[in-house]
Amino acid sequence: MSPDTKPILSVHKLVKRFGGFVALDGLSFHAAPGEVLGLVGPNGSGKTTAINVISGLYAPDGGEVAFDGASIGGVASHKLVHRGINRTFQVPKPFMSLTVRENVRVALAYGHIGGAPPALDALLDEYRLASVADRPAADLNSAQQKMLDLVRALATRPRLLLLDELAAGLNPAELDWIAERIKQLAAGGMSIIVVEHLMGFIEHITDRVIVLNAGREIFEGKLAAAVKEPQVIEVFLGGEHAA
Ligand SMILES: Nc1ncnc2c1ncn2[C@@H]1O[C@H](COP(=O)(O)OP(=O)(O)OP(=O)(O)O)[C@@H](O)[C@H]1O
Repeated sequence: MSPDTKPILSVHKLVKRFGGFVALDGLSFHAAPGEVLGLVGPNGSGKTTAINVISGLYAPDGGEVAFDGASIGGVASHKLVHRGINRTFQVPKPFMSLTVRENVRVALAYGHIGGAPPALDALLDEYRLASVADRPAADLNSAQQKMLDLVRALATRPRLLLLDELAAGLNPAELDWIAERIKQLAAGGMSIIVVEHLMGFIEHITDRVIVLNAGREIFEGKLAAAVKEPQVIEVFLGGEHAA
């Protein structure tokens, strides 16, 4: 982020507990408009929990989340959608009995207040769902369900988009294609946070990564630099590769 770019999202000393277990233990980071930021780390390091707190699914137990200069910690998801934050899920949850088109129509009606809504057919076309537009969501394969989940989020016109393992299960050609789409969205000014295990994909699309371990950031910077950090190697690759 250049010094004159104000972050659209600031996370400061965020804490989330589940009973006695501390899933986020003072996590801090920021994201700028137009930036693709990767959240990476081993299983259970708190990546999805961070997305769940930022998107309003969980209230934080401590710390601050600020979006566009306003504190949003504990604000419900549906209100955050209106303010311009939306997300996808590891396991998409469309309205299964509604058609693809109907699912997107609901999201269009529900979206961020302000700005012209995107054209439904153009969105379906762009994300390769036009041929299944009138089929129930339940009929879609897993890659198509992921695209519907993404389109549903995009239909609400987010300024901050949180992608939770969108790439998992996509084939190499689909990965290249969706990587280009994500980069184009960011080039249009959207801030995008990507949780992903596929490091090639992360390297290709992100400007920066935050590496998490046990609910804390242990590295912030380029992925190429992260993979040379002994602490990152230790936690991320299981220790046996550490110098
Ligand atoms: N609702 C919940 N109730 C209890 N524990 C939870 C809950 N959600 C997450 N956790 C725990 O918090 C920790 C962090 O989970 P989280 O899903 O955020 O990790 P992650 O980094 O996204 O992992 P993965 O890469 O496997 O998706 C894990 O130990 C998980 O079991």
